[in-house]
Amino acid sequence: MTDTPLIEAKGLTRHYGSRIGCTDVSFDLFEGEVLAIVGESGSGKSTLLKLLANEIEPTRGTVLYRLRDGAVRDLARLSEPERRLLARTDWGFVRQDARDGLRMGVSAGANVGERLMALGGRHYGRIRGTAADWLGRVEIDGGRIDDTPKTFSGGMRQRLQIARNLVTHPRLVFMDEPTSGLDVSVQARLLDLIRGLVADLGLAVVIVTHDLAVARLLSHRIMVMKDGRVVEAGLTDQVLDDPADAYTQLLVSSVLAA
Ligand SMILES: Nc1ncnc2c1ncn2[C@@H]1O[C@H](COP(=O)(O)OP(=O)(O)OP(=O)(O)O)[C@@H](O)[C@H]1O
Repeated sequence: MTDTPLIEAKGLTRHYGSRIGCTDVSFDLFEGEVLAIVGESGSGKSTLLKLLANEIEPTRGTVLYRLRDGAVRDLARLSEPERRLLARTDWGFVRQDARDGLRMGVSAGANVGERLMALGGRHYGRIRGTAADWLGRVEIDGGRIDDTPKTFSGGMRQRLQIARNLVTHPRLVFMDEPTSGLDVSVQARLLDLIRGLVADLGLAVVIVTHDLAVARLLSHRIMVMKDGRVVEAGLTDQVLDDPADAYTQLLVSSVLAA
């Protein structure tokens, strides 16, 4: 552990032509910390996540990232190979739609093993063994290892995405609405699994969700966004139990009333 943040976002702003994606977002994220970004549709959550994951470029502002060797780098100044290596080794990205995060036409085992091969793994037996182990960790029956995700339920697909992302032991995982669109009971099981793995592996996570219950269950800290801006940020329990901002109050009370 170190006092230097893993991520330091400063004045992050992204415009899409004349439309504002997000404006002037600054925060630190430390190793092992889970940060939830919440807010209504169109508030800029996904834009912010893509900026942090270096998938789109900021109009203004910077993201500093601390590498494993302790060096702090501006993401905008990484070379393309450095960027790719980071995405493969240090980061994971669990997408809302599993079809964007998995290869639907190849087996579950290959979906997990592929990430190891990308890191230079060549021993087929060992890769398959590790993939089988990870399928077990995300509660997918080992008998399904040769099946493609096309034959999986929504919950299984999300669990497979998680295995694919975590097999390389990233330090930071981005999650974009990982449980939305699933049945409530399936959601609860998935959240439980995510919570366990995040704690076991000491992962830092930035999770985008419109569901305050998900934020409550998983995150240490929360940022509430509205119209591209952060209107409130702090410890999750504190913000949700005693929101200071009028919009957060509305958000919290609308959930309680639902
Ligand atoms: N590729 C794009 N081109 C133009 N405008 C965009 C693009 N992506 C996002 N926006 C705009 O940026 C703003 C923020 O969108 P964003 O998708 O980040 O919000 P969100 O909070 O993630 O919404 P949702 O919960 O519906 O996914 C919106 O006004 C949206 O229309």
